[in-house]
Amino acid sequence: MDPVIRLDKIRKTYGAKLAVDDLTLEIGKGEIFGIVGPNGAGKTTLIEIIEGLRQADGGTAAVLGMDIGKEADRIKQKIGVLLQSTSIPGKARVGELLRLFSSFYDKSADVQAVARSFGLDDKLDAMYKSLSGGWKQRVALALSLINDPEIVFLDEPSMGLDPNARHEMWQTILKLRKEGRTIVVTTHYMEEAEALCDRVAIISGGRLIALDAPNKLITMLGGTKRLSFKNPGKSGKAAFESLANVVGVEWEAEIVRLQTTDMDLTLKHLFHLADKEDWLVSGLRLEEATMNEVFTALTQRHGGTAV
Ligand SMILES: Nc1ncnc2c1ncn2[C@@H]1O[C@H](COP(=O)(O)OP(=O)(O)OP(=O)(O)O)[C@@H](O)[C@H]1O
Repeated sequence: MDPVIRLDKIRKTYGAKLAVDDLTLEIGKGEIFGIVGPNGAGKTTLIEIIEGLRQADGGTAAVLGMDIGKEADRIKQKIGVLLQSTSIPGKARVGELLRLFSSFYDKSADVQAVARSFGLDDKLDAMYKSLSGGWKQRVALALSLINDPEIVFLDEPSMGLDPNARHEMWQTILKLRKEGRTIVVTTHYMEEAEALCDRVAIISGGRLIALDAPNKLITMLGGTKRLSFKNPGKSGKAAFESLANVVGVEWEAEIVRLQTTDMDLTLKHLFHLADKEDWLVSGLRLEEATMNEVFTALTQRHGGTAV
């Protein structure tokens, strides 16, 4: 990994409240890196320390090799930050906003090209506050890219978006990675973290409690894969209980649900049983564990609340 962000024992207190507790991690170039955690876990504080918007009380951090304490202005030229829609002047027109934001930077992307890539050509004369939530978020994202940043920070990018707009946002974020940028994203949507992120840091009470690829976190938690199928009415409950790797059987007249620690092996043995006892596996549904379960299990274990 070629780290573009290095945090070493970052600490932040607000009065008696410890918001970020000696947090150490590295984020690699070209990663989509997720930061998740319950409300009040310290995500925004952490991300704003990296962006140079808040000062840490302890520890060191470097962004693109520059020290956040000493070179905050140089860092700001190289990063993009998604602003909350309330921080964008509502009466400004979209074209004006793009030009204004581009004037803040030494190096700026081509304003027309950015507008075009976000489908904003027809909206340049529209007042920001007149746009729908989805379009406002597109404008905010376009503004965060106006300096052609190497790292983009997206704090809850799909909050309040409908499912279509959210998927569109995901496509855009994936495109940013293809362009070679590093993306740091916070989210309360675990399916978003699972679908998008190369690695996810789970933070609770200001501490890093897990850090890995979503599928590795899911595997690490283990044991929660389920499959269900129509009750064939032939093999008895005991036959299912003795299938390879089955750790639980829910038995109903209509449906059988099996919990397994190894889906592939259990499926193989299930089909073998069906063949032997001459019935067909029908209505088969497989349920893998998800990031939601990982989040709930880990944050509850660490005394956080699930969101
Ligand atoms: N400016 C501030 N002054 C005092 N306390 C603060 C301040 N900003 C944050 N906090 C506190 O620090 C803790 C971490 O807050 P932070 O906003 O970083 O968490 P978060 O993980 O981003 O939460 P959320 O998911 O709710 O946005 C919380 O207990 C919060 O109340």
